[in-house]
Amino acid sequence: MAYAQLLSCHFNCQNSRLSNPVQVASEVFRQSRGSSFLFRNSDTTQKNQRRIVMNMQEERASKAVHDSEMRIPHVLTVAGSDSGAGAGIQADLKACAARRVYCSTVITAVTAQNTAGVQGVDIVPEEFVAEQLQSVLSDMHVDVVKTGMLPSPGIVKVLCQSLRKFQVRALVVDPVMVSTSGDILASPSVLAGFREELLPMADILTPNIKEASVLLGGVPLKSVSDMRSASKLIRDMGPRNVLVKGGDLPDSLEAIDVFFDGEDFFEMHSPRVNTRNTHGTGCTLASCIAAELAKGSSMLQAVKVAKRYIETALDYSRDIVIGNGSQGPFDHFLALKNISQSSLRQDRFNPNDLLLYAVTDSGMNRKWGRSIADAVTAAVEGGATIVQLREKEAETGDFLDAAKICLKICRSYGVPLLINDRIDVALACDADGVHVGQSDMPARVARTLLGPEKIIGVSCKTPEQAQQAWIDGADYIGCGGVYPTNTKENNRTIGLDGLKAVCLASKLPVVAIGGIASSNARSVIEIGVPNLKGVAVVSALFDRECVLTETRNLHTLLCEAAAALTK
Ligand SMILES: Nc1ncnc2c1ncn2[C@@H]1O[C@H](COP(=O)(O)OP(=O)(O)O)[C@@H](O)[C@H]1O
Ligand SMILES: Cc1ncc(COP(=O)(O)O)c(N)n1
Ligand SMILES: [Mg+2]
Repeated sequence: MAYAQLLSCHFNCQNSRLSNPVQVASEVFRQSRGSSFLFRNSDTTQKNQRRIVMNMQEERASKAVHDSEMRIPHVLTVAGSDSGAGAGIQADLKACAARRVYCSTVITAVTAQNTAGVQGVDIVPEEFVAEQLQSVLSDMHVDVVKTGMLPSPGIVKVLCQSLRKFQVRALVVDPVMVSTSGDILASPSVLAGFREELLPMADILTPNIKEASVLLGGVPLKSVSDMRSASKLIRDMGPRNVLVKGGDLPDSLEAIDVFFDGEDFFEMHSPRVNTRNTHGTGCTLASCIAAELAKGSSMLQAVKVAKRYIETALDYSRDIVIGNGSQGPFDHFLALKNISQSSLRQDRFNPNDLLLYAVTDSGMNRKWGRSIADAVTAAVEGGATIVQLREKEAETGDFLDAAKICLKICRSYGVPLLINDRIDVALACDADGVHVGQSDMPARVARTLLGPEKIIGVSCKTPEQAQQAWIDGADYIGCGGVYPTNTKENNRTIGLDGLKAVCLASKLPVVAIGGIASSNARSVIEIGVPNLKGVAVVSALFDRECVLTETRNLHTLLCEAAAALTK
């Protein structure tokens, strides 16, 4: 079995939630064995030969699994050193470490720099930049390259040569030209190299307003609408995606960045944090995007996580004092101050987890005489891929106790647990996230309270609400009631058409809810919109005699319906 096949079957195992390495290895063996059945020999020698081949395959499979299990995501930053350690290489190292990604470094310049500005720049000779690139790329498996200060045309050239020689998964280019303090970090002569060689290789380019203006020959950018036009024009220079950063947009109460992927524009809004500590935000944002890409995120998701990380870090560090100048650094390791088990998980949210979304109901548990622990255990054992704890009547203390018990159960199965509505309960037990309705705590506020790592879902009935959910930083949408239901009073039914309209209005993954059971789940999945990822159910699992059997049956049905769509 080819190495690529082994990796792909390892990937399939990961997708199918076999998170335990032993399970993964045995699944790889099972799949790799499949290919050895091609031998149709009967005599003993041939049987022995087959055994030897199978042993070799198992050894190779085991090594492939071991290597890919042990390899951690890796970003190489090609940038300048900042002696004050707020920006440049130092910011990149801190950002990657905070995002739990390995970071190697190729240094292009050494700057004498502090919170007052840049006092000196010493450019590393291009031959030595080339030597550093060769050392790292010839030895280490780099997933993503991120570039910052590229101070001379010769350095741009040797970088492009290395990128052609050693292919990586993605290239993030932060076209550093002027520091926040106004000091020049790259001579205008690098622009030709950018345009001709580097930008066409970039998966994303992240200019700030001044840099976007320089790239466009000096056109001033004064508004979000100017940023949109600029992102489109800059994309024509070759990068697959463009993020024009609006940290320095004058007179704005928000920090707005504009993302353009060649088809759609996305405005990334966050409140402008009132702080002097913004030195290094650009470098950190680009490194964080690179780190998320290295972990396997899509570009849009990587940008959203990075933006949220900056916002949270700036807010956390707004009052820290380092240096006497006007531009202070911020604290990248905010997460370590509140380290939690869930923030150490490799993937905070996988949209495929929405496939079979079990929502608990205390009334139904009472009716059938089962504890919340029994109900949740049966659901996850039966194949529920995510669980939401919904306790509308419970006292806070009881809710928290139930949440802690359910969290333990869900963690042991590797299934995320969300809390309905109660951000305080989610924080207190360190659940994986929350689900909020339109009249609950707004998603934007929930995000500020929960930080960038937690999962946030929002109930939406209309395309407008779906768009708002995305702007507010939600991770998924719960859309319904698709069919009439007894679980929720006065809940307008939107039907399959309403569901489709919401799905089409958003890039967020969607889970359908409301009156869904084995009898109609297939018709829901069959609307065939790519971002409809699954169904959420209450009565169909919990208002039944055997939760385990019902969950198993519905899980099988959903897997079949989803597989039929991809054929
Ligand atoms: N005061 C602030 N509050 C919130 N976000 C900010 C603030 N300043 C910058 N940002 C964000 O930091 C990132 C870097 O932006 P910017 O400062 O424009 O780039 P650069 O550091 O390259 O000049 C962007 O996502 C921007 O929106
Ligand atoms: C070595 C180096 N690289 C990049 C920047 C830009 O960072 P910022 O725009 O936040 O000042 C910098 N000041 N120094
Ligand atoms: Mg800045």
